[in-house]
Amino acid sequence: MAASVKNKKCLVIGGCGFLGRHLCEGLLERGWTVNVFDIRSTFEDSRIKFFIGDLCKKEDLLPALEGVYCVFHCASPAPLSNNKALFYKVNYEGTRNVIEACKEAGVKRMVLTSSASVVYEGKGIRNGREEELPYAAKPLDYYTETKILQERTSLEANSDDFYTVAIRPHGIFGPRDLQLVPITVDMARKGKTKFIIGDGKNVVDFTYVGNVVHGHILAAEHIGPGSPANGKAYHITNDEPIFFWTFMTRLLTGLGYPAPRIHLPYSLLYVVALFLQFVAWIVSPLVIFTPSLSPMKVALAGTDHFYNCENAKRDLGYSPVFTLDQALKLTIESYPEMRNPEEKKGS
Ligand SMILES: NC(=O)C1=CN([C@@H]2O[C@H](COP(=O)(O)OP(=O)(O)OC[C@H]3O[C@@H](n4cnc5c(N)ncnc54)[C@H](O)[C@@H]3O)[C@@H](O)[C@H]2O)C=CC1
Ligand SMILES: CC(C)CCC[C@@H](C)[C@H]1CC[C@H]2C3=C(CC[C@]12C)[C@@]1(C)CCC(=O)[C@@H](C)[C@@H]1CC3
Repeated sequence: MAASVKNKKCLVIGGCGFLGRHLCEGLLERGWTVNVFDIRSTFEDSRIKFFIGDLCKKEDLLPALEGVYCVFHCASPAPLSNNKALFYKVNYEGTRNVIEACKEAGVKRMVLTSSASVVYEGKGIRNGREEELPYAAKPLDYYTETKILQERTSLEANSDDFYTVAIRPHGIFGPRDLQLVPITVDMARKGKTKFIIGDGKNVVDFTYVGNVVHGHILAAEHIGPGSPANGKAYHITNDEPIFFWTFMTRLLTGLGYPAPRIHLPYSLLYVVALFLQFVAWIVSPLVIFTPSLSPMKVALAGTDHFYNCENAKRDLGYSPVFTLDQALKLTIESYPEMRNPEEKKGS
């Protein structure tokens, strides 16, 4: 049964990010008192108390944790940045620090934003259930490797004195997204979205940010004494698996760019991505460069990866609030600056 949280205070670690800011807005709407902890400042809101600091430093965290009922930990370095040292420092060591600081401050609940990628290693996943999918034995990138460590550490910390739960979203998109839409538009403006990787029939989940927020808040309201959610991980999706390239086509054409149409062999692209990764590793002592074509991106664009969220429906009372049609419309409308400038000239 969901606990009453009217006027309960929470701390959103990573609250100045894409998901974090939407989470703050959702929590405020639900009557929570919201503190934000982040290493940077990206917005102002008179209803929120902001604490600027590094989650790797306990002395920075402790003042932000005073009187907090629940921590939402959704901080991470940018998933596609490929900075191994930073990923380990923030996602693994930093999360251990968050847990220690929570316990020292007497905080009783933590909702971790994990990732569906923790079980993904480039092989197809179709309607994957949490209890059937082990952590990836060979993660495709450092981000995934450290998200596994982060989730495992967080769930192992669960106890009757400190309830934890992990939310595994997949492919979050929506207004103010910093990755999916901007990267896709950047590729389109460089003429790199003519191509379809593979046969174009791989089925995936994309999750609207409003649904991810809803899942997080339900998780916070449900963990506690005797809850089946304590110490568990939950897939939170839009519950509408879609062909990856249909989603990309709808996003691109919705923003005035042409649809991808030339098929390229998946295995060829994957080998090219592996070669580029090897070259980047060889030259890394001299120069750091991150190839735009990575094995992870190629695998995500060319294989099935969609997940079952029945457990979240059963234990958290989750169901998507926004459909994919509504989500794509809201997202496309929120990015006038991302529209194809050539489209206006042609109209
Ligand atoms: N964007 C996506 O498609 C998905 C994201 N996720 C997870 O959702 C969470 C949020 O992701 P986004 O909002 O997309 O990322 P984001 O980069 O927009 O937000 C992350 C926030 O964490 C903060 N942060 C990073 N290092 C910090 C540190 N040392 N101390 C304090 N704050 C720090 C950043 O300043 C940023 O504001 C992450 O944990 C990510 O792994 C999971 C699945 C999909
Ligand atoms: C036309 C182009 C091939 C489009 C490229 C789109 C990509 C930039 C995105 C498609 C799937 C996205 C994705 C993530 C980042 C952006 C994409 C690769 C994540 C890796 C972000 C972090 C996570 O936790 C994963 C679950 C996401 C998986 C999907």
